[in-house]
Amino acid sequence: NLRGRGVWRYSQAIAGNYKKIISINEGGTPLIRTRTGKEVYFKFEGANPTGSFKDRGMTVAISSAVNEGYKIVVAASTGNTAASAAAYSARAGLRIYLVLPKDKVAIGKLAQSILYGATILEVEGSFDIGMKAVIKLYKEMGLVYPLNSFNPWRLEGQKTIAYEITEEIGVPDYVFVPVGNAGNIYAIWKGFSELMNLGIIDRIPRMVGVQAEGASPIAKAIINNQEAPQFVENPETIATAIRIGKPVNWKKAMKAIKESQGTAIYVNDAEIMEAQRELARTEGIGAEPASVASFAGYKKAIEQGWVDRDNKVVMILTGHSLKDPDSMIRSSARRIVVNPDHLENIILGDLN
Ligand SMILES: Cc1ncc(COP(=O)(O)O)c(/C=C/C(=O)C(=O)O)c1O
Repeated sequence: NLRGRGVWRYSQAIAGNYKKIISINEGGTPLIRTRTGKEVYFKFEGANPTGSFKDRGMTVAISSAVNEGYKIVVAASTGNTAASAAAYSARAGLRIYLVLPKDKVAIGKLAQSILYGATILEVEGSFDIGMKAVIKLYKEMGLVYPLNSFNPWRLEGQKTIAYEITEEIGVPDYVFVPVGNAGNIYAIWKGFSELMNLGIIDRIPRMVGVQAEGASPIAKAIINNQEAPQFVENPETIATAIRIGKPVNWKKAMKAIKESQGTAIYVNDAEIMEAQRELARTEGIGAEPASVASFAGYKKAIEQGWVDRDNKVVMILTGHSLKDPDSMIRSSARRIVVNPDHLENIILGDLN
C-alpha cells in the first residue's frame, strides 16, 4: 500500500541513484467525493505543503539540482511555481531567483515567495516575458538550474496524481485539468499511460484541458482542429495562475489530449468565479480561481451534454483558495454591522 505522504515512494526508481532527496512530504492529497453521491471527485492539490500541485514536481526537480551539484536555481512563474520552488530551495539551501510578472501575482503566492526567502525579479508584462528571459538566462549561464515545467523532472513528480487516483478509485472516464503552461495535463496523462503500459490498468481516462477564455491558445487550437496553437500576446483572466499566452508544453499537452481521445475547452471569468463560489458553498472546498477552472469546465461539459452525471469524473483542484484572498473577498459576502447585545435579531429576522 503506497498511500501516505511523499511523492518519492512512487519515484523510488528515479531516486535510486539519488544520494539526497529534498521532500516536504508532498503528495497523498485528498480525493474528495462530491456530496451528490455520484462518482464525481475533486483531487484537492491545495493540501500540498505550499498549497498547490507544484510541490509534486518540485521535490524531484530540486533533488535533481542538488544531486547534480547546482547551487543556483531560477524559475519564471505566475505564482505557484514560485512559492513551491522557493520552499524547496530553502529546504535544500539553494539560492533562488524568481522572475514574476509585476503586479500580476496573487498576493498569497507573492507572500510565500517572500517568506521562503527568494530573490524576486519583477518584469513588466505577462508571465511569457519572464519565461522567455529565464530560458535565455539558463542557456547563457550554465551554472543556473531551470525549474519550469519544460524541465522533465517536474513532470516526473506531477504524474503521481494519476497513480494516487488509480489507487483509490481505479480509472475515471474523464479527468478535468486547468491548463496554463500545459505541463500538468501531460504529466497526469503520462502517469496513466505508464500504468497502462505496465498492465496495471486496461484503459486511460479522457483528458480534458480547461483554459480561461482570455488565455486559451490550446483550447482554441483543439476546438478549431489546428495542429499548433496561436499564441496570445496579451493573455487576460482573473485566474492569474493560468494567465499564460505561450505555453511551453503545448506540444505535450496536445499529444495527451489527442492520445486520450480527450478535448480542451475554455471558460470565462464569470464562470470561473461562479464555480469558485459554488464549490465552496456546496462542497465546502476552497480553491483559487485557476484551480476551479476544472470544475467550471466540468459544469460546462454537463450542460453541453458530452459528459454525463453518471460518468466517473475527477476534477483536479490545483491550488488552495488562500493563494488568492482578493478573489474570495470579491465573492458575494454577507457582512452585517451589528449591535453585539442583539445578535438574536439577525437570526430571528432571517427565520421570519
Ligand atoms: C493553481 C494552478 N492551476 C493550474 C495551473 C496550470 O498548470 P500548467 O498547465 O502545468 O502550467 C497553474 C500553473 C501555474 C504556473 O504556471 C506557475 O506557477 O508559474 C496553477 O498555479
